[in-house]
Amino acid sequence: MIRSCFQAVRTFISHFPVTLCPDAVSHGALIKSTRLQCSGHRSARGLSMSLWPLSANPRDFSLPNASWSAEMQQVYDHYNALCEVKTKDSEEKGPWYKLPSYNRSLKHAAGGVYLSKIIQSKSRLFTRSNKEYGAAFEYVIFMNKQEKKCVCAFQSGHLLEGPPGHVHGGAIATMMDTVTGTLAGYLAGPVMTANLNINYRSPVPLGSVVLLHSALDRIEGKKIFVNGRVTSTDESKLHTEATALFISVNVGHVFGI
Ligand SMILES: CCCCCCCC(=O)SCCNC(=O)CCNC(=O)[C@H](O)C(C)(C)COP(=O)(O)OP(=O)(O)OC[C@H]1O[C@@H](n2cnc3c(N)ncnc32)[C@H](O)[C@@H]1OP(=O)(O)O
Repeated sequence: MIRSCFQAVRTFISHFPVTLCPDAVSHGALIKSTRLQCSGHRSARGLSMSLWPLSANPRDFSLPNASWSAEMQQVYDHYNALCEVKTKDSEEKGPWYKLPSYNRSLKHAAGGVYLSKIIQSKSRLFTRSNKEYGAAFEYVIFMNKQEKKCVCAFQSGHLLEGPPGHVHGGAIATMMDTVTGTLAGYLAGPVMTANLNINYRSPVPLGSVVLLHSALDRIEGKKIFVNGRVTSTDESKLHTEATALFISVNVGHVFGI
């Protein structure tokens, strides 16, 4: 029991924190690539590199690729510039931090009790489960810890169609859950979504680039209240509004142990 708990925690720390608690990322290559991308290099919070059990070079899905439109690249460049270290005399860092994004989450989740080992080994983070560039969820999240908010540039791929020529509402909800949940997890550690309330105001054209904005409303004990909005990149058009409640959980709850 103790050993399986340890294994579960180790796997959780190694994979989930990338989105839920990026401060905890300790992988050397990740830190290195993060430094290259953005000045917001985070401390390892006491975790050692040996905790990383998988590939030495996991793919960061949130880096620019050939499928990105000029608009997507522009938004990325804008926020990435706000991350850069202003190196003159001081090592002043920008307020924004680009989160890396990987496609593995948990290998030893409670669902594994019911699922075959093949399914366990093939499990992937939903939003990063399609490796084809540009086919589904292309996105990058920038976090502003000082202001307790984040922004996500999201380019929808052809697999996300709902109404003809527009993005499926479930795909928008998925992104909303991801972005608001990432913020809640970044600020409060491991969390799960208890409630996600969405108002769809105007359809999102398939293939377009939109921004998802999320900000902390308040924290009450275990409860983290977060809001979210989807807008056009110039923020002139509102597509979606949301509120979300996340509950802080201990690692054992996530694993069902
Ligand atoms: C990759 C990065 C993306 C991250 C985002 C993606 C996250 C997800 O999608 S998670 C998957 C979807 N969510 C789930 O499966 C969660 C299923 N639900 C659960 O596991 C539990 O109900 C859980 C963890 C939410 C809460 O359980 P538990 O810790 O026992 O909380 P509990 O003690 O009952 O309630 C705590 C407080 O929250 C409140 N609360 C709990 N659920 C709700 C709810 N749905 N609505 C309103 N309030 C709620 C309770 O009333 C209580 O309030 P108070 O302290 O004032 O009395």
